[in-house]
Amino acid sequence: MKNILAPSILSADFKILGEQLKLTEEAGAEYIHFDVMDGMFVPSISFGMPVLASIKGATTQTLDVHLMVTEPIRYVEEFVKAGADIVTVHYEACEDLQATIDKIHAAGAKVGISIKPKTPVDVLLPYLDQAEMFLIMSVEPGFGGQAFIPESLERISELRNLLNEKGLTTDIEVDGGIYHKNVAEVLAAGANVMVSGSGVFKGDIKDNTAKFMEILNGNV
Ligand SMILES: O=C(CO)[C@@H](O)[C@H](O)COP(=O)(O)O
Ligand SMILES: [Fe+2]
Repeated sequence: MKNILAPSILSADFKILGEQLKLTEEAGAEYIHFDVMDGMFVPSISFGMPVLASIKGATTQTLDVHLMVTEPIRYVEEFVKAGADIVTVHYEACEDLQATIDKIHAAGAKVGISIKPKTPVDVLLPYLDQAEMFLIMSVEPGFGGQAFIPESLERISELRNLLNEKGLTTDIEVDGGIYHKNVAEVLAAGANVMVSGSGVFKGDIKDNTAKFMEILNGNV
């Protein structure tokens, strides 16, 4: 499993988004995390397919699309067409998660399955061998800049153990409140894909990204 940084553009400056993506790419961030909020599954509304399609042309980074959307099955094909490489849906948002997983795979993208902080990890048991990534939310979804919920560390370890028991090396992504100061413990708990919005885009983007990469590459 590779350790990967996924900067969340929710905290980026949209008038110079292309330049900011380049800075993260040059400093080693392999993914771009794209938070879609529908105003129903979460209180906020963010951005959708046209913005994704425009980002697709601006970077070669993997587009990691986090759908905080009720019944995301309705939009899977459109997001893949707009450039999504990974489509992550919420367990809590899908009436038929199996059909949603199948639709993402049929559209040609990788599947991510996410759970909110209060959802028990074992709801994922029936799906362990069906996703390329699991996303443990370490804040309540809906906004950037929130504080990391410490209990998330145990949840990450629990999921990593469940995957290990099945001989699976699936990616575990963690999202919310990740900064230089706590990323090492998130890594040690068993996650390997780190989302960070404020930790990357607030301040010097290139330095912030480079410092994350040093920690993720084990050089600190
Ligand atoms: O999905 C979400 C929030 O719902 C995230 O991707 C945030 O955008 C992460 O932001 P920071 O906590 O790193 O500022
Ligand atoms: Fe996210």
